[in-house]
Amino acid sequence: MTEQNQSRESITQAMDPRSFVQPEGSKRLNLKNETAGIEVQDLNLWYGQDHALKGINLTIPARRVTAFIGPSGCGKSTLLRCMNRMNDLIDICRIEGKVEVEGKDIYAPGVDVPELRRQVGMVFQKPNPFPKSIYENVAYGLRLQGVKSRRKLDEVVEHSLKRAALWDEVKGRLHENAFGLSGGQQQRLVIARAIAIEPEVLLLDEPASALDPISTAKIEELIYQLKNDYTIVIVTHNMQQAARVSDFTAYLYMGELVEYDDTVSIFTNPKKKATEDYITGRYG
Ligand SMILES: Nc1ncnc2c1ncn2[C@@H]1O[C@H](COP(=O)(O)OP(=O)(O)OP(=O)(O)O)[C@@H](O)[C@H]1O
Repeated sequence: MTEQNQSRESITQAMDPRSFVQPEGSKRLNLKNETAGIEVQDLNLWYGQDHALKGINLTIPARRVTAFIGPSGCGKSTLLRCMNRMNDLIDICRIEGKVEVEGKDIYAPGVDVPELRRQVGMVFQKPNPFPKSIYENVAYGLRLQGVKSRRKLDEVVEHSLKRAALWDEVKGRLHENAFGLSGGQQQRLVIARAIAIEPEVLLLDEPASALDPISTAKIEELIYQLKNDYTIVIVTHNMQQAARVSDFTAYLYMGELVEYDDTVSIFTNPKKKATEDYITGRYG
């Protein structure tokens, strides 16, 4: 074996997707037994002439973690943004098809979009706290809803920071500016802010890709803790992460949904060769 082949062999071994799935994640779930949280039907999306999502159909189970994986530009973030109508903000974007959240068509006329975004919270790659104190970041949504009771605000701020596994690190500095927190703490603060207004769904668009390994591990642990209470959809480039945190995985390629199944099946026994090539690093 040449040196080059040897190193290729060891890369393939290192990328063996079966090694990605952790024992606690290896309980196989069946999509057919799940309650639907989000239903996507015949979804097509165009940016101008560019057909970015092509006939997508999938059911995202409630109170599970679903990961979207696939090469850059395949439409993962676009599909995620369809679930709380963030694409409405893009002028050249046109959508056909149906997306239902908890049984309600979110593109039907008359839908209250701010209320939809309360119900379907979103966390981005780069933490985006407001230039306010830690406390006010978390209380923000409640204040918008008109909550004035200090006791209620205190209660929700503490509860949300605890749920986001940040309370112990910030309880002594709640009134300091959120920008003084580390990137990983800021990302957990943003998650606490989303949780404070009691969403049903959390959309996470590469939430850990700008973070160091320790902060990443904390976010992954947090996702694991939150999944009993929220329907979580995560876009990630990191396949080990998808395998570690998700119950179901969708592989997208060039705007199409290639394969969607429970995460153990996708990483250990994908049905399509294209999926296998991607997860084993042979794609491209
Ligand atoms: N605001 C936009 N205007 C025009 N085209 C866009 C816009 N956002 C995305 N696109 C295009 O739509 C396609 C899908 O992009 P999208 O960002 O959803 O892919 P992705 O899989 O999330 O990529 P990445 O992993 O690189 O973030 C790409 O061709 C991209 O260039």
